[in-house]
Amino acid sequence: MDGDSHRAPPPDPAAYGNCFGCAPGNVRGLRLTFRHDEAGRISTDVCLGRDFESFPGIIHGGIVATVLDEVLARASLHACRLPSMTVGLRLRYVKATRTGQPYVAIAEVQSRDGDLVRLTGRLESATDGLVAVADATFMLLDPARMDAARQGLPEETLESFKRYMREVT
Ligand SMILES: CC(C)(COP(=O)(O)OP(=O)(O)OC[C@H]1O[C@@H](n2cnc3c(N)ncnc32)[C@H](O)[C@@H]1OP(=O)(O)O)[C@@H](O)C(=O)NCCC(=O)NCCSC(=O)Cc1ccccc1
Repeated sequence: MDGDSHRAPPPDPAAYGNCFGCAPGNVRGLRLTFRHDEAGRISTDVCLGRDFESFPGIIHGGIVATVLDEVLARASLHACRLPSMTVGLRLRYVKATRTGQPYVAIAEVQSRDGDLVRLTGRLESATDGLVAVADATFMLLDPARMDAARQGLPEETLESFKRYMREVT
């Protein structure tokens, strides 16, 4: 990944576990960091190199989806103060996302209906304008649902959720 300016490590890196999107210790991950504005929008700067290509010079669509999923997850957490999981994600790839170019991904909550949170996100740059837009549904994980979500998963998952909550809310 190119560009390091937005990668200040969080106070407790362990809180992010090994998350592909945001864990500072995952050297193969995106190591995204986030900021928020007064309106509750969350954004992250991203500039990806050729390891993330599909066609030469073009970022793989799955990676674009990952960047948006990650910023959407953070927007849900920031607004609702509960961890959540993606249960729906729809993308429109408007233009190719290019390697070595700086972009910003921005997400915001549109509505909440019980445990379901609807959000929108976009990826854009000063030179290319809008390159991708996302509509997403996240499900908030109360303790019971968290238990359901981690069925069959290692014990460390719950601990990781707890650390993550402490760190990012
Ligand atoms: C545990 C749960 C989320 C929910 O299971 P349960 O508790 O059994 O709940 P149930 O399925 O019963 O649904 C309840 C109600 O909700 C409804 N409904 C559901 N979906 C939709 C919809 N799309 N649209 C509309 N409605 C929907 C459903 O019909 C039902 O309605 P009903 O009550 O019948 O009227 C399970 O689906 C799961 O594990 N999914 C895998 C998730 C996963 O792996 N995600 C990827 C990893 S996370 C990630 O990467 C992001 C991240 C990054 C970084 C950091 C943090 C996060």
